[in-house]
Amino acid sequence: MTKLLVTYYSSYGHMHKMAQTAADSVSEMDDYEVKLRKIPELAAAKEAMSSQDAYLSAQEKQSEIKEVTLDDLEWADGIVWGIPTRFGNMPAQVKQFMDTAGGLWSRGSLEGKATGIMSSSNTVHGGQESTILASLIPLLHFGMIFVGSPYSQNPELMSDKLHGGSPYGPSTIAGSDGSKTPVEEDLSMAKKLAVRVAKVAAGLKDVD
Ligand SMILES: Cc1cc2nc3c(=O)[nH]c(=O)nc-3n(C[C@H](O)[C@H](O)[C@H](O)COP(=O)(O)O)c2cc1C
Repeated sequence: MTKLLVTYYSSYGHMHKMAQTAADSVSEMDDYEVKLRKIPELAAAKEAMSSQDAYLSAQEKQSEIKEVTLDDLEWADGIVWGIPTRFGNMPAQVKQFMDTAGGLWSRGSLEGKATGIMSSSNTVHGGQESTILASLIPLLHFGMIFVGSPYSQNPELMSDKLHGGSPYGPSTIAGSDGSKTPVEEDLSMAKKLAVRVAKVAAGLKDVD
């Protein structure tokens, strides 16, 4: 049994939708076990956004999803991350969680695990690609093996329609007011990344 963790942070539900779709796609496959986990909210962010209906509604929809722990990272053979853009980089929530993984880093516990990253931003050029690339840096420090979204498996990358996604990984455009939801192309790429990370994880199990 190969174990896949899909973990994400989502203020307004876009990454939640992409992560849920990614997790469901591998849940349907034989010989794979999947966990979907959210990255804990920070108290300051919760307070700052507590008057926003869109935030409160998105948090309510995620209330049944368990928070990720370091044990979940250790449990997994492969990890898919859902990381929305904050000024072209990862949110503090994700950085804070990754920064608690020093013990796993020092023991090499994450080395050799497959990993892929999904993202979202409000605008088309608001930093989806830079967020994925910047988020890869700590994952490489952990010794993880990066899995992207190649052109041959993702014809969406050559489409002229407006949607997210790059060879670095799936993404979605939330819109300047956050009201757009992930489109079919975004969800399709999310599914394929999760399947690819899961399959690479299965093949890498004995690699250091
Ligand atoms: C502090 C902050 C910084 C943000 N920075 C950017 C940005 O640089 N570019 C952009 O397009 N969107 C930016 N956004 C919008 C978020 O990326 C967007 O709300 C998020 O991708 C939606 O995903 P979610 O619904 O899963 O939270 C920012 C949002 C916040 C709260």
